[in-house]
Amino acid sequence: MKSEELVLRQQMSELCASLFERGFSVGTAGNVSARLHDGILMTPTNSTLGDINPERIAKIDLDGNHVSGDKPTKEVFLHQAFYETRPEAGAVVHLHSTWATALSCLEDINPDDCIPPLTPYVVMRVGTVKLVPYVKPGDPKSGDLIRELSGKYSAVLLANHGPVVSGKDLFSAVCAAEELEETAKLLVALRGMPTRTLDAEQVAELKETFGRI
Ligand SMILES: O=C(O)[C@@H](O)C(=O)COP(=O)(O)O
Ligand SMILES: [Zn+2]
Repeated sequence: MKSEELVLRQQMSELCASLFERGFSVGTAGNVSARLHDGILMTPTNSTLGDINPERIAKIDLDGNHVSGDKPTKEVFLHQAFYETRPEAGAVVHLHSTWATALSCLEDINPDDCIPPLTPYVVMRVGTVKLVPYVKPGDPKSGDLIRELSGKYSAVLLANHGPVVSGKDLFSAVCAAEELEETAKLLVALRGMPTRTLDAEQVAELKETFGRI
């Protein structure tokens, strides 16, 4: 096995454990993937992010065949669709983190902008977040729904399910998933209070300074 893959397997195990230990994932909820030059590493289905054995992480090849490790997450289609539509994406993180999942269940959420620009950092790290209609976990239709977005969003909320966040690499995707969760918490805390968001000019300035998410 090439050292690129060994390093990524170890990093995935450590970052998943960190997410679990800090309560971003409980039980066997959530899944994480990272792109290699010859395929994609994915956390195994029904595994706890708190205890991912680097050697048992699933690998699929560029054609989507399972080539090593345990059986991949049932959300393989969801992850693949992010990589297909976002060539810059090096990793994808799906969580059931409490506050983002709470937002995903609200009836009056704006489906085109689930996480308004409350702070600069959420604009810089997450960008605009789209609501993706509900399908059952593991449904291949989740891949179709992501492909329909044509790579426009680095992060989405799966309705009544939870967030999915991509990043240029694994560390960035994990940080963005954490930022989304913390902003979702702020949004719920501020519900019902008159709230000032960043205006269009301020958001444009951030995008110009820090680039496309
Ligand atoms: O919600 C689900 O069932 C999945 O989206 C999930 O989070 C865990 O599934 P596996 O990765 O297949 O364990
Ligand atoms: Zn899930």
